[in-house]
Amino acid sequence: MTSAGSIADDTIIRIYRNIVGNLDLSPRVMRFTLDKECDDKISDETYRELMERRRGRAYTNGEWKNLIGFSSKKLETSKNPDTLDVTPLFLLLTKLLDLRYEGTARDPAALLAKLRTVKYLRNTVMHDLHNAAGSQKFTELTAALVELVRETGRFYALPQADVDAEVQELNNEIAKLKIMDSQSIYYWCTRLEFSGKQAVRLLWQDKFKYEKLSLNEDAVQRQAVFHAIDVNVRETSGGKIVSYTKIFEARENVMVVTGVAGAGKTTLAKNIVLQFFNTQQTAPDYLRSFNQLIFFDCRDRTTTTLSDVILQHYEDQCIEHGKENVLMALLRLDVLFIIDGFDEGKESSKRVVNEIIEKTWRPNCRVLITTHSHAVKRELAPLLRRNDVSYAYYEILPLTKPEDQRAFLRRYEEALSGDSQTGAMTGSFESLSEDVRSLFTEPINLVHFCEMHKLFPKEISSWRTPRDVAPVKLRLYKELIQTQLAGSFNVDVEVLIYNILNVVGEAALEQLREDVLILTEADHFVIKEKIKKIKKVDPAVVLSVVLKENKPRGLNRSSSYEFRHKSEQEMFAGNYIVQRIISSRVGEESAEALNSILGVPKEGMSR
Ligand SMILES: Nc1ncnc2c1ncn2[C@@H]1O[C@H](COP(=O)(O)OP(=O)(O)OP(=O)(O)O)[C@@H](O)[C@H]1O
Repeated sequence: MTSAGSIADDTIIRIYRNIVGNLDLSPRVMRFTLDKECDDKISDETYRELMERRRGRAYTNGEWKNLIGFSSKKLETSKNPDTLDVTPLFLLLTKLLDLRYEGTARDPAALLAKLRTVKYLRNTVMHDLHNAAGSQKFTELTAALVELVRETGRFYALPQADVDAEVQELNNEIAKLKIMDSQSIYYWCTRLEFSGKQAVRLLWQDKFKYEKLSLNEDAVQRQAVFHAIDVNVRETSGGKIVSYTKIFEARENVMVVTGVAGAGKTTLAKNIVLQFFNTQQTAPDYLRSFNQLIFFDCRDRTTTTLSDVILQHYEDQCIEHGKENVLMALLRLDVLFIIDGFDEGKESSKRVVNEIIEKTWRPNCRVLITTHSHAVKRELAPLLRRNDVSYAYYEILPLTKPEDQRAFLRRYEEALSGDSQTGAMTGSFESLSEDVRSLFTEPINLVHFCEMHKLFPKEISSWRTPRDVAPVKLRLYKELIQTQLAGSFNVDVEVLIYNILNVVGEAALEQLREDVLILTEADHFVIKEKIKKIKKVDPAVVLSVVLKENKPRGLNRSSSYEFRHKSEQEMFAGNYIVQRIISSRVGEESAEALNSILGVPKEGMSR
């Protein structure tokens, strides 16, 4: 009888053979072919220069990137094939064969077919553990490699003895694979391929599975409410609009996704993680080419090096093989790094991002970064430029189409009410005027709508203009502030919120009077100090609820702040005026009170 241990051992050795076969033997044989093809290569010439010489003219950088894709940087700097893996080798050989033999009597079709089989086998094995754990693919691979050597011999008319010697050497290497070398990088790759994905799934799946709404204890299944967003492809293609899944079709290894606060950057990142690790279904097509996924949240202040990130993801493997070895192995597999909230990171997380960018130069590694757009020019683009990395740039689009807003709300409604779903929330939204609906184009606002509907459904039906939204929103803000401050004080909450809203409202009114929408860092500081005086309340928490921060583009420039929407600024100001009037003495004095509240001269007031 076979023990459980030996089943695992058998699987491990099959994976090991497939890994060594595809990551070591295939590149070796392809380098043998490349060596014959590059008989005219000058030793200190790069492969790009060689191709340009054969072509008779240089490529523009755009042409080069389009032609070579992910491997473009590698092939424009490499002068020998030692560090080239199957993907860049395949690309290089196909392009070289095209350039040299197109329109000649020598037809490289048979050679190209053998190369294609080797590349296909690499991807089949490296992208799917099921194939890697089987023995069939290794048998197919060894046969394909022998055929590639023999076809190389035929195409370049090599002496039979040279070809036989090459086949013999290959067979010797294959024979060695009956025993695993536990000190080899391929062994660590094998362990990662075998159990890495499962370890990372356990780390993230439960953490990301549910999304908690901001106001109450309601939680919804993140994947059930996910709205498949569209993104605008910036710069590279002049504003084409595509589904988020197309982000991965970029020719660059690094993809940057931007969006305003609440546009859904983090939600997108977390949904990609969940889709990758979904046990119910195989990964969607756009993620099939990845074997491992690493998620790094820049707000995480405790993880300060890439080694820490690796340890967090693969604790057991790191204990067994050492962090550095696990990282080295990981970078050989087809890995997707997701870096979330770049703009919200501090120095330590920027260092981690830098390390990731430095180490992911191989074409098999890709990096997706989410950030507010203001951080791109100021910090991210310089960081990528220093590492000589180009990137594709996407921007999450607001949900302006009624059918998108409807579909978005319907998912939340279903998730929140389960079987008792009545369509009331979606219906209530649809009955609003276009003007009012136009306040809800960011996902965060649509989620606020759900919360308002849940708490104050009747008020919503009375909304006629965007201004009517304010009072209900004000109540929502009160609840939000209360939730954010929960537990941090031991006083009358009503009074506390009343005081906070008065400080915020006074500032809102002052800015409106001056016809100013943007608060400077100094204005922000003044409000902060006033809130601080109210009680032991964290003013940053309060202000993060009512204001949005615009981080500056230039270096050494301070942030500015604004209310999330002008109608909300008016709402806070209006509330302040009303509260002052209510609290002032009625009768003769009230007009004076009003003019002093509004900060205008008495003579400027008309009854
Ligand atoms: N695509 C989406 N599908 C469903 N809900 C979404 C989507 N995008 C965002 N949301 C909702 O909007 C809320 C805010 O989104 P998220 O935190 O992802 O925005 P963000 O762009 O990362 O914001 P910030 O820049 O402020 O961190 C989420 O908690 C979620 O409730």
